[in-house]
Amino acid sequence: MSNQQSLIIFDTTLRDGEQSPGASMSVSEKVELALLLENLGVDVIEAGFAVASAGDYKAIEKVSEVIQHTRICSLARARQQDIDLAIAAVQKAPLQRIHTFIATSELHMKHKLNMTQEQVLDSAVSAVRYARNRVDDVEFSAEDGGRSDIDFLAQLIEQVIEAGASTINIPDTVGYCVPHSFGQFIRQLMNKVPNADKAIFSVHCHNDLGLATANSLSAIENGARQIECTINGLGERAGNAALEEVVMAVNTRQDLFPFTTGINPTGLVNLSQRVSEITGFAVQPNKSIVGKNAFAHEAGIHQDGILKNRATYEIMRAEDVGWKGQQIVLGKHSGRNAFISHIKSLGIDAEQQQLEAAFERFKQSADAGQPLTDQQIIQWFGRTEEQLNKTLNEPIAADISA
Ligand SMILES: CC(=O)SCCNC(=O)CCNC(=O)[C@H](O)C(C)(C)COP(=O)(O)OP(=O)(O)OC[C@H]1O[C@@H](n2cnc3c(N)ncnc32)[C@H](O)[C@@H]1OP(=O)(O)O
Ligand SMILES: CC(C)C(=O)C(=O)O
Repeated sequence: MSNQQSLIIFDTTLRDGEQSPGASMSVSEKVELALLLENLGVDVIEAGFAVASAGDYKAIEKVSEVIQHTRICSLARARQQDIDLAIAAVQKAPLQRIHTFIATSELHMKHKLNMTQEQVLDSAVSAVRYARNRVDDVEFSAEDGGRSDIDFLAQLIEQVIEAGASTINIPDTVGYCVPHSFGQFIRQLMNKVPNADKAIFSVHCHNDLGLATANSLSAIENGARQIECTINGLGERAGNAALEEVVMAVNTRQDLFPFTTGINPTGLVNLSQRVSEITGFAVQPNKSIVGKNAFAHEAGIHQDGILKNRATYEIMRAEDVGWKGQQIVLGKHSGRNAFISHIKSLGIDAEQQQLEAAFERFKQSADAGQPLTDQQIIQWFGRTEEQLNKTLNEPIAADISA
């Protein structure tokens, strides 16, 4: 766990993801997703918050029975009753973690918890010690950490590490932080905690300003070695850092983030689609990595570049994240090269003049907003589907995977 060259991917789709209004999952759905997450290679699955409901408890228990190689975690407030339930729920998991938390910002301590700094510090330390006396792996989160006083936070963290926490998570609970200063905050905090080297520092970023992934990456640059995230960025309010974004940013920019993760990215699209089907939360077409347009090209200049060399407009390979291949979609922005290449891919060998005429006709239809099918196009050339022996797409989209 303490290999500084690897990043720990902590998935909380089943806990924070489920806190998204309307995203509740049944026990069997959680088990199915947990199996997919294990297969994907995440290091920790936060399966739920045991005290939340009988159903959540049952789901954590069931996930703990089924998952053999991934650490299973339950959230717990800094209260013995929560921790006892969390421990009972993960009891059957071969690898267990208890994740206890309490808020550390002035705002939350004063107006939500009605507690002083001293009381919060005592609760945090007692909770960690209580949990650590019962399980080997305890994570502590300082809720609203990103808006907490850094000196108080450092003092508290020093003591919770002393009490046995081996992971210290600093959440940007309300998505208020911005990348540069959040990264600096993590670095300064680690420098202020004398026993920081005894724990893995982690972040859990929310997306209220659309910065959850950027903040997570900035934290990695500044010492964080665990990232808490969810599939599709599902989560409370605007969601959490999206697992697929964090992992692919690290994989794609190894020059900046020279770390490994255990994730097999070819499982990302399938998992994203299952999460979407189960929760009913559609994935927006332009969502990075897993949106249906993430590897689709309609613009002629881009299509021309892609056909000549994929690297011109693609920083990752669609196949590497689980798509069949990238798509050239023919539409009003397409150019001759993509159109003609598509005609040729259908098996049509025509004179240049005929191709030009077909291109003009295609462009007019596309401009008029009349979607064309391959069937129509092959008719222009006097061919039938049977003659070409091809399965034709509708609307026109060419899968040009290698
Ligand atoms: C930032 C996060 O995502 S934190 C996780 C948030 N997730 C959830 O809240 C989902 C699950 N929650 C629930 O099912 C319920 O809120 C429960 C079971 C946890 C608690 O339910 P209730 O006992 O009815 O309390 P309620 O939710 O109304 O209030 C929360 C209580 O916990 C206290 N509390 C909040 N956080 C903590 C903490 N980390 N440690 C100790 N106490 C805490 C609050 O001060 C409040 O105490 P009070 O009742 O003495 O005023
Ligand atoms: C409990 C913590 C990790 C959390 O979900 C948050 O602060 O957003």
